[in-house]
Amino acid sequence: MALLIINANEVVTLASEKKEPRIKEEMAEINVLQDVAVLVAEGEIVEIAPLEQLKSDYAALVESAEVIDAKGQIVLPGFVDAHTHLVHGGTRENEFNMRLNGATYMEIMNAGGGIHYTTTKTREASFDELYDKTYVHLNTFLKHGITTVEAKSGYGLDWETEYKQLTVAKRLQETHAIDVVSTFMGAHAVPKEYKENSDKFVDIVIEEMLPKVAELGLAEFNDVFCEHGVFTPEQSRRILLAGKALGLTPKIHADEIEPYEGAELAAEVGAISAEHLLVASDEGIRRMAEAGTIAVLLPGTAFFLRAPFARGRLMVDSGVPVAISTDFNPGSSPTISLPFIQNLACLNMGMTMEEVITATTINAAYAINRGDEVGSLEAGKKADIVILNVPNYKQMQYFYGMNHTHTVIKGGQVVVKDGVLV
Ligand SMILES: N=CN[C@@H](CCC(=O)O)C(=O)O
Ligand SMILES: [Fe+3]
Ligand SMILES: [Zn+2]
Repeated sequence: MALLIINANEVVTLASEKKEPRIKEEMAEINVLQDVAVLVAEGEIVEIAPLEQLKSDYAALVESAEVIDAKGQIVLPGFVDAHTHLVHGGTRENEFNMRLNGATYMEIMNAGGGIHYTTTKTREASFDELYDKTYVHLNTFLKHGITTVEAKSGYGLDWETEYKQLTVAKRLQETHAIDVVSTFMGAHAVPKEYKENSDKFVDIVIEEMLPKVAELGLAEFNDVFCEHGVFTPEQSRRILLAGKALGLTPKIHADEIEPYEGAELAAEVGAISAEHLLVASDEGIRRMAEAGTIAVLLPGTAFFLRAPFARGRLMVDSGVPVAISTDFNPGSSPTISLPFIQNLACLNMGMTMEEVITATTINAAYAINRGDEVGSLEAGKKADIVILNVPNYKQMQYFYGMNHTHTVIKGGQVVVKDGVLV
């Protein structure tokens, strides 16, 4: 079935000659069109052009198309969330209250809570329990205009549970409208069993888990939490290079809580992205720009942990391609509201409205190797489209803390209408 979106106030296409992540002033070039319609067929974007032109160039298709009237609204590419810890058991509201009473995130984790608590809950949950819970979360992502989501494992820290998380994500990729892109993160924490011998656990990740992930095709990326008291840069390097040799593209949780030369390591190992970067060094930022490493910034985490925000402005100005994501997880960022995360990026990382749109569409798509398929509205790309109930893109940020999503089209199918799942 063909679709025809007419009467939109603005169509923000993000189209460009450049088939790479956008940097510097390119990040502000979002390409806002007026007086155009969007024609979709067979799951793809056919053309974006004035309605009269579409009528003459594609008469039969336009004739047969279901018409979506976007009067007073704006049209954008479906948003891409490039960093989530999607599949997990339990919730951690008690730890949030502990933090409000003065405990820090790392204190809670070192005392056996934090990631360890979620690991216990994830180990205890059955495949079906995790699947059902995550399915509901994916519905919420869709209702916030997100059409592609990355999902990290890392709450198993043993093969059985990592496998369970990855296969839940795989099954959801098959059954849920959203596209789910998997990252293996066996090295998310040193499990309690290996507290005194983290190198042994690193060996297990490298020798036992990574080869199985690669062999079974359970993930495209391999991530590690490089942080003081978690995995050292040396351990992280070993894990990332071992994955790379097996065809898993490196990603890294870098410089989140204390500086640890994580950004530098990302550039060195040819990671597709370094994520968090709250306290990344000037030198690390310079090397990421040189290597073309994408910065996946997660302002919700800084907000929720009451930590300093990543230096997004400096990164953009330095030529680092910047993406922005939710980091949805039960500990440091329990939100699915990418719209609110966009607001935070504008208000606390010095990024402009236009840069933030680029960071949550095309650059986020590139951060998970989907830049050729989604992230912009261009003929031949997948018809992942969101229609927002605002008359211009600036109001997305101005009316903050709100979800403006009205219609979501995923692969040419309307999946959300009037804010409600169809
Ligand atoms: N920093 C490590 N991992 C997550 C938090 C995980 C958790 O607290 O459960 C993050 O990206 O912030
Ligand atoms: Fe899917
Ligand atoms: Zn994370």
